[in-house]
Amino acid sequence: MKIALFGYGKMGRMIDEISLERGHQIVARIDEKPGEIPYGEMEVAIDFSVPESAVTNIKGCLSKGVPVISGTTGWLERFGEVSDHCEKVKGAFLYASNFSLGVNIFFELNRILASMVDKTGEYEVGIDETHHIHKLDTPSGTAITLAEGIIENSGYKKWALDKEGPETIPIYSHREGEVPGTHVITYTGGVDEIRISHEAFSRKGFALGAVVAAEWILGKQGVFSMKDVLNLGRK
Ligand SMILES: NC(=O)C1=CN([C@@H]2O[C@H](COP(=O)(O)OP(=O)(O)OC[C@H]3O[C@@H](n4cnc5c(N)ncnc54)[C@H](O)[C@@H]3O)[C@@H](O)[C@H]2O)C=CC1
Ligand SMILES: O=C(O)C1=N[C@H](C(=O)O)C[C@H](O)C1
Repeated sequence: MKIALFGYGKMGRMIDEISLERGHQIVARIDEKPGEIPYGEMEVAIDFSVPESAVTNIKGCLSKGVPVISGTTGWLERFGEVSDHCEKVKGAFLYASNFSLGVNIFFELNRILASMVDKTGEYEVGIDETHHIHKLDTPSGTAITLAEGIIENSGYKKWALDKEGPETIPIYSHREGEVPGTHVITYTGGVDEIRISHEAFSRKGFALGAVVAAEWILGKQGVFSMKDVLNLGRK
């Protein structure tokens, strides 16, 4: 598969390595100040860049008929615009706030736990996320997806950075050293506490998931998520 990388930072470099291990070819490594982009040479584009450039990069590829995998976080207020564009040009687009298999299992577990706990009315939820000091966006995209999963399965109505009120999920963001990504969901009650967590040991899981998604999207049309790629349904 001929892959173009948009964003050649920490993730772009890791995806490069894993793509080559899986027998793919990198036909473009596009970073800041892209210049001429060789759309004709690429079969699929993978964007792990910066919030300000993600929409331009994604729409540019879709307009040229190139399917796009996007992992960049911090631009999601424009998700509707991008998916409308994808439908309009009959393209293929997949976004995930987190591509790792473990986090996608964690997303499902979070939804089930939220709906069970909600029935008791005994616990208050909080989300903690810890990442490296270079991260540009707060809170993490993964924490937002987790909060959305709780909102869809409980009486919570929205999320906010820090504590706001009974219908708001507080997200506490921590930036420490080189932490690849840790997410903890805590339900605190009067007599006990329930906690689930996911800790990435490196960026390898994110990168592998993005390459698997790129392999999966070839030949497809539409707007997809990792749920379409991974078969995580319950029996
Ligand atoms: N969905 C997921 O599983 C994951 C998502 N991420 C997200 O991916 C993004 C990138 O993360 P990192 O690689 O750690 O950041 P990074 O800062 O190491 O790399 C970003 C790169 O984008 C480049 N860039 C700037 N303007 C650009 C443009 N116009 N076109 C293309 N590239 C441009 C920068 O020069 C930099 O090299 C972040 O938004 C991060 O939150 C990170 C890890 C996993
Ligand atoms: O910036 C990162 O590093 C990460 N970003 C993603 C996010 O915002 O959730 C995914 C992962 O946690 C690492």
